[in-house]
Amino acid sequence: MSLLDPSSTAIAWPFCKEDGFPGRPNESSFNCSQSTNSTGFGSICTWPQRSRSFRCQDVNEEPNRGCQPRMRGFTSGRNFGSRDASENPNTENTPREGGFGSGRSFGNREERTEDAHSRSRGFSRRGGARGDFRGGRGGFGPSQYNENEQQERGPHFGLRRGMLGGPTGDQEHRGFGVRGGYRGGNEEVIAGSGRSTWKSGAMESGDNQGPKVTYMPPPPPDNEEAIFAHYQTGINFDKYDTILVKVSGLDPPPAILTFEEANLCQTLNKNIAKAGYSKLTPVQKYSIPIILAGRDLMACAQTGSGKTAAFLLPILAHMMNDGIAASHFKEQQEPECIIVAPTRELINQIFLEARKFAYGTCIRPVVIYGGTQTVHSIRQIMQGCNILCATPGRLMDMINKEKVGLRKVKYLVLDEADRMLDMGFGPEMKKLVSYPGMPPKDKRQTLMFSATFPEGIQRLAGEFLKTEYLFVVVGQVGGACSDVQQSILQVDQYSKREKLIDILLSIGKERTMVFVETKKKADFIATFLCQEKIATTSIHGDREQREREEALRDFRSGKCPVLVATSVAARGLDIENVQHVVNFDLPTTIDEYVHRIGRTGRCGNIGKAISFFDLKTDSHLAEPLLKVLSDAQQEVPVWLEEIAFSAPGANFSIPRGSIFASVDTRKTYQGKDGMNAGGLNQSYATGSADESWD
Ligand SMILES: Nc1ncnc2c1ncn2[C@@H]1O[C@H](COP(=O)(O)OP(=O)(O)OP(=O)(O)O)[C@@H](O)[C@H]1O
Repeated sequence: MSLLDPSSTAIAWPFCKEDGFPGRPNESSFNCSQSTNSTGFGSICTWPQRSRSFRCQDVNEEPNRGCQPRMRGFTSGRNFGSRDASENPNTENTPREGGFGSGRSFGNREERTEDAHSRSRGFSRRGGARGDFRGGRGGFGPSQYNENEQQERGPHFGLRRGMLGGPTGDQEHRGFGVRGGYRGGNEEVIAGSGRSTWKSGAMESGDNQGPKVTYMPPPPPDNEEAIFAHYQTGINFDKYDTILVKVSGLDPPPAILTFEEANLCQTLNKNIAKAGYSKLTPVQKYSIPIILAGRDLMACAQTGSGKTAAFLLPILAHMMNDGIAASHFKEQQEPECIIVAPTRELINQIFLEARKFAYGTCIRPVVIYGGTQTVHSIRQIMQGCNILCATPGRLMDMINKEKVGLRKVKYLVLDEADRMLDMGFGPEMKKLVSYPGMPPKDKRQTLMFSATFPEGIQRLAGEFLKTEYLFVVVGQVGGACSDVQQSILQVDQYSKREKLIDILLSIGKERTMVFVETKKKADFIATFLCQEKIATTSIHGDREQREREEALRDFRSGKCPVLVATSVAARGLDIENVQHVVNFDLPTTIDEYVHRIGRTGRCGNIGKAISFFDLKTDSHLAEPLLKVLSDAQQEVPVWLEEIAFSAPGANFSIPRGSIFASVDTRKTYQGKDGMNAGGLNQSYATGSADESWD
């Protein structure tokens, strides 16, 4: 549901307090429902009836600071919150960044980012942990609601929970604490690590206490036109040819230059043509033959450069060559390929790509992900499954329920592999590969793709891959796409909203993603923009899955040209015509920055990314930002250089613009870059090296 949808009746104002609290908004001072109607934007901001549910303690345990500005904020349009608060140093942290202050200010690590949430979940106890996690923030008890109650409450219930309930704490909505505990993060449900059995889906499925998830995603359109709908490659698509590619590992097969060289079957070739692909991207040129040769692969290529097809096409080709049998209805399915990705939207996108390329074959891809009815996932699987696209929690749930057997897995793909192997999902992935029935690594092909691959994660990844795996680097590990014009603006937290409005007004109706740090802030900023008459929707982990999907639809269709998002939307999402990314808050890591700005400038198209750099909170990013900017040949502000160079321990030993500052971390290859002894390393440039990114 978009925030501007007239059918939307309740919007979250999670920042006010219960009855009697001095900061509680009164309904006369908060009546944006009327004001928005009068502006023709529908009833977007109706104050919820149960105002006693608002508790600002949940936000930061600093009620006075938490509530004051919020109230002001919602009555004063653009100025809400910020002006008044800025004059009062004591309220510094609260209202400014959208009225609730940043996670930094609150000092609550779990609150700080959704990413952090998911990590916490990853290591937390199952069941209790989910509730506890949320409860830790809001002090919630177990759910009061069952599925029926949930349904009775109708669609707005979900919205209220997503938008108002959840972590902000609603005593009356305590049940959300439990659900939110597993749904509130930016990613899929993950079970606590350290348990020998998988029960991650129990809560989702309603096997245990807690409300069931009832959402059944609508089936995607299945007419040929919809299946093959695609956007045009951009003017810089041919520039891909100039990017240096490096392959390390023993005996890599030579790259291919055209689709024809891949010798794919006719149906696949037809599908490739219908998808509008006429030329390979560099990651495809190198990865396709490697996968076709049966090798394990870790591939790192910049955002939007076609990594999905780079693994899907050769896997499908293998399956076709092997004469794969059509998969029929069975209680337990044994897919030949499992693809995992960290977010629901991303895995759904991968599934749609798989469906496109498998069109007209007997290969049946299936997608399952959290936030949807478990029975729906089971039904999808039972109808037949060759390629299972899944988020980790739902996957493990299905395995645990014996709906998915692993015996026949030949291909295991970790998309956004660095994310899949970090603290959040790493333990789950380890369990997946050691789960009874899963073929050991020498009996399956394991493929990992991402735009970023921190060295520590590379080492971990080695445990999942055969020792002689190949490592393909297109451009630089973790490099930003040079088709994104990056600007860094020094903006303090008090001026961010005003700056954002200026930018959005100057942008007009061009599609823009605005990234913020927390789920609450996403709601707040989205609402703020709606009040400013900018058609906006939001996506984050506290929204119902239905709402998340609707938000994406509204954004894709242009109904809401602005999407406010947390890091849940940072990775992988491929949305046509996203011309701008605004980092309202910079992420904590440079890798996240690279993924976020990669939502624009995809597939040879150009895009712009503007990031607000707050001297107080973002200085630690100065040095890595400087490197990312200069490597992508972007203008570096002098002030940023100064901060970067003055940072304690600043290290600029790596020359700016150097290629392959970080590559294959395997000891065997360290220090031997450029050597080609025994075929250990090969450096390739698909165009002249002089034209490279360097
Ligand atoms: N060879 C090609 N020709 C034309 N379009 C392509 C080609 N390869 C991929 N694309 C399109 O480019 C877009 C980006 O591809 P994809 O989503 O696979 O990028 P990615 O490298 O996985 O990005 P990210 O790192 O953000 O996940 C998609 O719309 C895809 O259909």
